[in-house]
Amino acid sequence: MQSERQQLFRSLCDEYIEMYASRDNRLFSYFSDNFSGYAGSSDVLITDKNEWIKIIKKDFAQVPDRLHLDMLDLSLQDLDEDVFVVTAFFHIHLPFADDILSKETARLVLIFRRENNLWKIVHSGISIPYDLANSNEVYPLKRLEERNIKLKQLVEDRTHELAEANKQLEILSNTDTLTNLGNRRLFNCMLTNEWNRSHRNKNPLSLILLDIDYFKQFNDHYGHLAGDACLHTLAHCLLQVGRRQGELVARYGGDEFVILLPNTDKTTAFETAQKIQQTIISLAIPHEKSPVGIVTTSIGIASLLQTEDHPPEYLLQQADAALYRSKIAGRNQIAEAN
Ligand SMILES: Nc1nc2c(ncn2[C@@H]2O[C@H](COP(=O)(O)OP(=O)(O)OP(=O)(O)O)[C@@H](O)[C@H]2O)c(=O)[nH]1
Repeated sequence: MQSERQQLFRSLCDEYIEMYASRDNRLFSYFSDNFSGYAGSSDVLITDKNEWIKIIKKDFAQVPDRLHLDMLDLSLQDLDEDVFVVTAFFHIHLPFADDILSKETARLVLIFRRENNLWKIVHSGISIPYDLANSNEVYPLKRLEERNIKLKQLVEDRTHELAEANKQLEILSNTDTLTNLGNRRLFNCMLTNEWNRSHRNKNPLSLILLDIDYFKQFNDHYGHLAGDACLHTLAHCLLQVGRRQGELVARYGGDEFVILLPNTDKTTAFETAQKIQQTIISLAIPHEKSPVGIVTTSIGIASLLQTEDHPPEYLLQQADAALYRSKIAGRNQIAEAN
């Protein structure tokens, strides 16, 4: 429990702080005739009470409205019968928006001495982490303004950088690194979107699923680097032939590719598949281990009329089943879903 004396110190300190915060001229009466003090973060010791009062008046004129002092910590040292010291740590909230000073910790040291039965302040040292002396300001408002602008700019720059980085990350997470096509993640997402759209608009939606024939043997015979180059060439070819406005070409995984064809019926999807197949054949990429001597592909096609009530995955299952049938039918074939 606090002693009466401690309570007295505390209330003196509270009074002082309240007068300072409310910009109350009665504050001046607190200072001893033998006062000395440091203003702001200035290292010039003021030893003249009247000079000190002028500084406080300047402070009050600069910020006439009430401040809010948010006390973080306060210590009272009872040094002698007639002397005590207060050390207070606080944030100063100016009566206008300020991102800096309100977050910096100020430290105030006050030495009270009893003179003729009245407690007077004989020393004050407030430390705000700014050099105030140059601009002759008690609060570095100009610098605060400049720093606020710089900080805001910095925040804007960082936000922009972050948005860019997120965009890049989004692109990366949707891209197949070998072929630069969209990956399975992007395809799955687009399939749902396009399925919903075609459902709303009552448009057909088609899907071409394509798999390289005897690709294992290709890798085994020519090596994996040649296999990579082949995947790359086919990806490029699919982009050229298979993509019109709104269509998506993606690498579904391994040696499988998908082409999503919004607003496209079965017949048009089949024609596109034929064009793709022919273009790949015309590339004539040598494949000694294939019965036809060049790289060929097997293709499965599925189309949904939006009068049918199936989930998006159904389209993929149907195309996969068709692809399987084109494989067992001898490869280098196009099969449509039943
Ligand atoms: N070079 C290379 N090969 C890959 C890559 N991803 C998957 N593969 C290979 O693709 C081959 C696919 O083989 P399978 O699924 O057996 O198919 P396939 O040999 O084409 O046989 P069919 O499809 O039945 O004609 C495997 O040997 C995988 O190692 C890749 O990124 N680069």
